[in-house]
Amino acid sequence: MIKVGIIGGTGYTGVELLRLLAVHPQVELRAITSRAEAGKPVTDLFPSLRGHVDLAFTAPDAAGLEQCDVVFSATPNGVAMQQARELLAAGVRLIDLAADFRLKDPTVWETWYGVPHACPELLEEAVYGLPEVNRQRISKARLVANPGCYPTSVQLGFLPLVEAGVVDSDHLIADAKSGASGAGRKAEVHLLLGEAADTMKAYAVAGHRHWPEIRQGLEAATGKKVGLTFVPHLVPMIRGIHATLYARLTRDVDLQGLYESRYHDEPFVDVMPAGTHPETRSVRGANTCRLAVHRPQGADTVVVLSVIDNLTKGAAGQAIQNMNIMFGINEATGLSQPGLMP
Ligand SMILES: NC(=O)C1=CN([C@@H]2O[C@H](COP(=O)(O)OP(=O)(O)OC[C@H]3O[C@@H](n4cnc5c(N)ncnc54)[C@H](OP(=O)(O)O)[C@@H]3O)[C@@H](O)[C@H]2O)C=CC1
Ligand SMILES: CC(=O)N[C@@H](CCC(=O)OP(=O)(O)O)C(=O)O
Repeated sequence: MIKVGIIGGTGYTGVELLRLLAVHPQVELRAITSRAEAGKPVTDLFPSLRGHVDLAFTAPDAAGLEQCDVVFSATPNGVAMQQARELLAAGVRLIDLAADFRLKDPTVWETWYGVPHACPELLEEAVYGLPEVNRQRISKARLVANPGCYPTSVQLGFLPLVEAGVVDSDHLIADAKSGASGAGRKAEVHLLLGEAADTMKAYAVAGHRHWPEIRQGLEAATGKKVGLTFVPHLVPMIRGIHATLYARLTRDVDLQGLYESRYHDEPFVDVMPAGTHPETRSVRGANTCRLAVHRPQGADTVVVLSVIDNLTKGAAGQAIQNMNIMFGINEATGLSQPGLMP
């Protein structure tokens, strides 16, 4: 059994990790931390886990995390980098759901996250945890940087096009919509029912911190600079991301064949039939990215539709997929749930 600890067990990605890990056949949950709820049974906060999780929250420094085989850090940006050295030195493997180890350049990190990086020497070693790109490196990693939610949906959507070099990669456009759980469980005015329901708006148009992360991934795939316009929106739903991606074709290509062959062996990327329209509820609670590719009016613009659940393939599910790869077990173990419709 893999001994697992979770730092940040009261947040939305924390409870999603618990939902999935509680029924994972090869996992023993050892510790779940919270500073605010230390001492309280997990099921007091999350009755959905009654009968599945028999632990109480523990303060992070009393949780015995160094006894675990792997720790998931489901904490705000900037927390995991304070603890990474110590955990790795104790022989624990670390999967960070935040952004601390995603960007390779510490100056880019500081520009977008506003604080100097606490352990830049680990950035080189950290493996970006997008299995569809880095599976081999993840299998040997001590430290995995789990991708952001928008970057997962946008990169999986664009990768077949930029890898094949069939689009103008100077002018990629990603128009993405997220449900409110993408912002986490903390109390914020713009997430109140009266502010976020029955309305929709774009935000961070001038620059969102996922922009450098997406560019870094696409540039690694193409080996050259990529031009990207990325516009996120908050929409009145709880879970889900819908990314609509646009690129100009530079060559005629069988788009459906390209996507089907790129993702043929991928357990968690589903290429839908040509001309279809995936919807977020089809992946709700599932570790799946569902894609469809279009070429409207047969013109030279390709439109890719990419949907994920931000908490599952966009965070906790993908983190567990990474854990499965790191520990050499079937990658799909514990992750076979279909989406929850309606
Ligand atoms: N929500 C989403 O869809 C996605 C989130 N992410 C990333 O995953 C991480 C977690 O997100 P999410 O679950 O939404 O966040 P939440 O705000 O919902 O939860 C954060 C958790 O971290 C704990 N925490 C906060 N500060 C500290 C600290 N200094 N030390 C230890 N624990 C701390 C909190 O509990 P307590 O204060 O009691 O300790 C809480 O359990 C974030 O970095 C987020 O950016 C990534 C992809 C998608
Ligand atoms: C709707 C909403 O607010 N979404 C969040 C996504 C945050 C996230 O999950 O990303 P990181 O892991 O990189 O912090 C946002 O735009 O900030």
